[in-house]
Amino acid sequence: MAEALQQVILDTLDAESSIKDTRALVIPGEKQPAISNDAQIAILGALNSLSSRDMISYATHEVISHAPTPEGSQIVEQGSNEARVWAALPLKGQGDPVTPNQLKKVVGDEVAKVGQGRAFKNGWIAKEGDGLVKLAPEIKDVTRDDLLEIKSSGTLKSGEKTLSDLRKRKLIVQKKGQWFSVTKGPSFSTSIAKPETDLTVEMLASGSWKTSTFKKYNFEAEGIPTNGGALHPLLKVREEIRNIFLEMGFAEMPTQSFVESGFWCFDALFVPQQHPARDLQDTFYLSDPAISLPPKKDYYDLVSKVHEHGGFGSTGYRAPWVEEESRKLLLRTHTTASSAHMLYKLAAACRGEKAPSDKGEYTHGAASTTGSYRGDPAKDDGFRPAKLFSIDRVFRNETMDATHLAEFHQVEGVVADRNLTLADLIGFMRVFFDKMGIEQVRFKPAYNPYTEPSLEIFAFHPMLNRWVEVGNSGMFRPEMLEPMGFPKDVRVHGWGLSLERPTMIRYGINNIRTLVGHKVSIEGIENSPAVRF
Ligand SMILES: N[C@@H](Cc1ccccc1)C(=O)O
Repeated sequence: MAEALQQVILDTLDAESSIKDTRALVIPGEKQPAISNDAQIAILGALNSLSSRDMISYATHEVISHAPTPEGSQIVEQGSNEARVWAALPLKGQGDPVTPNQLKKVVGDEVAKVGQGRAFKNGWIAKEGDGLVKLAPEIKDVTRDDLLEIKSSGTLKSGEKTLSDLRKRKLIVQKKGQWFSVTKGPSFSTSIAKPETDLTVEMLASGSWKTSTFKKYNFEAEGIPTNGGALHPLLKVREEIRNIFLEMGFAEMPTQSFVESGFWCFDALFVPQQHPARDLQDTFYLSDPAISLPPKKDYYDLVSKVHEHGGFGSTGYRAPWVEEESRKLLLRTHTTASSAHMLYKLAAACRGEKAPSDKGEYTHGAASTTGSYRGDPAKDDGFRPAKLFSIDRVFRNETMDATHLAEFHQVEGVVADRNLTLADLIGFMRVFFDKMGIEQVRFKPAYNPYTEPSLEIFAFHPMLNRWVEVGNSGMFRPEMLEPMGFPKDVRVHGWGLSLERPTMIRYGINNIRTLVGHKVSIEGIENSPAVRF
């Protein structure tokens, strides 16, 4: 077929010296000229093959053509709705009128509904008693005739108005099409000699290579795409942020426990037991098992006491403490739950327990939990400064929309040292965000139950030309740190941001579902460029 088509093109060129419009060609095996898009695509294949051998050259022309929709095609086959209604009725005076219900049974609900209106309007049918009869003994089904003409020619001679009418009725669609004009090329001939693809020993020996034609190299051909794994954009951005933390001397905290207790997610952080964040509407609670093992008693007692009655210079919340609330298992709502675990470990030596060794404690990097004390050894209270970070998943019972999911990733940095100030926190964040390529940041006072003071972080978004919130931060409260055993002069500050927000900004994505979930395009993931901050 492909060769027969090439032959038709060559023969036509030979007879007429050029082909002005390939839509006039008749493809072998067809009766009609090659008007349809599919036919022109087949012709294009033949033209490419011939032009690669310089036998012809061609130019491409674009046209807008029309084709029936599935509904339109049905009308081509069965007639328009109004014609089908008309056909189902007896001629006035020649039989019993058909009731609307009978009509529905014959032609179907949809056809009866749509067709009646038009048939009335055309004056084809009329009411008689409770039923319907046809007035006209003959009709001309214009819609069907028009669709037939469009199907075979791609357009209508009667013009644009009817075309746009049919488009509005969703009976036809517009399609972009192509056709071609063809002229002879430098190697034109009416016989298709199959070009040689290889130079063989035999050709050299017989000398036939001198007269053979060889297939040209196709330098435009693309190689076969290679299959391979690809990192998700979130993982690429995570790696970049991880590198920023590591080069700033932070160690990565282990964060594999998605399930936490109310105690570690909230109580240890001095989040009141009545806080709305702990509500069912905001937090996913586990049903099986629903209750965690108890935390260490001495620490638990200190935490419950500071909540209910105060201590460490605080008046506490003065609200009843409910152990059950503390023991509930839940999906962690923030990675600060992991930070609380790590800070409690960091304070071990201050409590007179054995300090954890750096070995195996961190996923990446090392923190100075076990370094020696640089001051007067007699005053060593066991505290060692630490810079810690984590990037992992958290869960919130959110209504999902274009920018919110029930699970996302948090990036969190925590710094513990003696006598840190708010200026140190701001300084750290400025360096951190600067390394992420966010040069302009602003801070706004905010409220967190576990930090005082707290700051929201805003970054200037040059594309959106406005300030957007990028994170939250603060200095952890003594009500949280002192029950853990930290000396009074130790300050711990932290900041958190989502991983999704910078990733979406970086990749110019404005719907989170493009990035996460079942609507993600694998191809989009594979083709997403690398990120360098
Ligand atoms: N946990 C906070 C972020 C944060 C971390 C550390 C200190 C202060 C705030 C959040 O979920 O938004």
